[in-house]
Amino acid sequence: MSPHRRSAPPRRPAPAPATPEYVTLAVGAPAHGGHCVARPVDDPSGRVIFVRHALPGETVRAVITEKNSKIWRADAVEVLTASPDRVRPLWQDAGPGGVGGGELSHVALPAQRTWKRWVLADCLRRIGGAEVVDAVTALPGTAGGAVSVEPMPGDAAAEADPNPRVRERAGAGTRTRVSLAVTDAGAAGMHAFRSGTVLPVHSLPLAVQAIQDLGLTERALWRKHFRPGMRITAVAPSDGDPLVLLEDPDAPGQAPTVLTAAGHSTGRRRVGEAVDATGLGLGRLHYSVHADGFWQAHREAPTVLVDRVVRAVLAETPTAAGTRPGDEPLDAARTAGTRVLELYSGAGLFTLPLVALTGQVHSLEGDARAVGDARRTLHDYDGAQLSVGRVTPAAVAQLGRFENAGGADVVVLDPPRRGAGREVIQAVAALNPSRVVLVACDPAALARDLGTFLRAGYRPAAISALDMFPHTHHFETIAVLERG
Ligand SMILES: C[S@@+](CC[C@H](N)C(=O)[O-])C[C@H]1O[C@@H](n2cnc3c(N)ncnc32)[C@H](O)[C@@H]1O
Repeated sequence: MSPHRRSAPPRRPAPAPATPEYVTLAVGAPAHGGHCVARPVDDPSGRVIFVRHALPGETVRAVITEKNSKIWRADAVEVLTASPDRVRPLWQDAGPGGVGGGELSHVALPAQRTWKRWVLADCLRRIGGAEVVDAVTALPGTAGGAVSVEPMPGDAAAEADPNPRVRERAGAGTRTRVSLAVTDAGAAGMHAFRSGTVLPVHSLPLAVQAIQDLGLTERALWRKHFRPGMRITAVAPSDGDPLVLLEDPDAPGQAPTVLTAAGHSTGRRRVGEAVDATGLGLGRLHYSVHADGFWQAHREAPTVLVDRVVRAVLAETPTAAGTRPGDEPLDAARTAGTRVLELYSGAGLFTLPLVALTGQVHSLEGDARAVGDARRTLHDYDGAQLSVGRVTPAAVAQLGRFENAGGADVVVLDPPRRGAGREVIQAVAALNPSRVVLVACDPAALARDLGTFLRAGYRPAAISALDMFPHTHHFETIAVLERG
């Protein structure tokens, strides 16, 4: 259950030793990627081993899973001294030797967020450097670049629930998109961590209930549709019934077969998504998106991100915190006329509220189908100029100019995992917008991109981080930058 549906195919790691090799490890700090830095207990100055399924401060017996000249990896298989933050994992399939996508499910949720805060601060320090740490530290409540990672609202409510069974499952049942593969034996499965091997999965606890109820992992109904190597996507839209999409590995490029929850073939290709934008004064927003196209996967993510990003773009005082109790909706009379350039705009999640409040947005997105979806959703808005194409310095320079007006006032970037990169950021800075809003799903890319913005004359004015992918090592950050 990776955060973004179109994740890269698993890399092929160096093979693990043929005979299992065990080590006893003293586990240190978390590192980016879902593991901790550990060293052999009998050789504290010895080689660093990146261990999964462990917690800082623990002593574990681990099996080596990968060895190459640079990196050794291991999975903890026995806990000799347990951390107080260790809990019973809620997803056995993602345990040692299992599938990727649930690598923190042995960690109590508050400690998962501490882990992520630590990783973010570490990335800012190691990759961004002292200049980035100083700039982030200058913001309130972020000493040493330690930005708190906030729970999503529903997960926070579940964590505070008086019922221990609800508390135990906090952060689970939140994914509206799930990507699976079919095993050689014809069952629903997922890739083993860093491997091309598909392992069967027996439950999908991170998925929303509507996807769990499909019974993809256990009902015979689905088996007759599955062929080894097929890719399965389960989608539970906020406006409508779930769908199951099957992609035949032998027919690349062919449209997937789409099935209803009852396993019947359907011609539906798109789903309806609704976003609550009442905090912005916009009521409920409605989108039409391809079922297998990119859409934010945590059930609350579209609403929370729209609220935070749109306020980040248009609030007078820079904020990455979204609508707070007592905040007025945005005043459309003031925001109208703000020129917004939006890069990596997907199916128009932010474009719709931004154009509703400003009247003019230029957007750029590489996926033609997503832009087609955005055009459908935004057909009533003349002020939205939605372009298909790669985000390049030339495209930024061209789209950043507004007819009879000048350059963009605000640029929004929501790039894929690798970040926007130096050349694109320099092209954004050359437009001289007064504000930039950067949404990042990878802390290493965020640190790199923040460094580039600093050198181009922009400083962070607000930052927030959200635990949009509980039980995995992933999280999302929103940074607001201002000129000077
Ligand atoms: C993290 S998603 C964000 C989409 C949208 N903001 C949302 O929240 O739904 C990143 C988007 O960037 C697009 N993308 C990735 N690389 C790109 C590139 N080089 N040029 C243009 N678009 C790209 C992807 O197709 C994807 O829609």
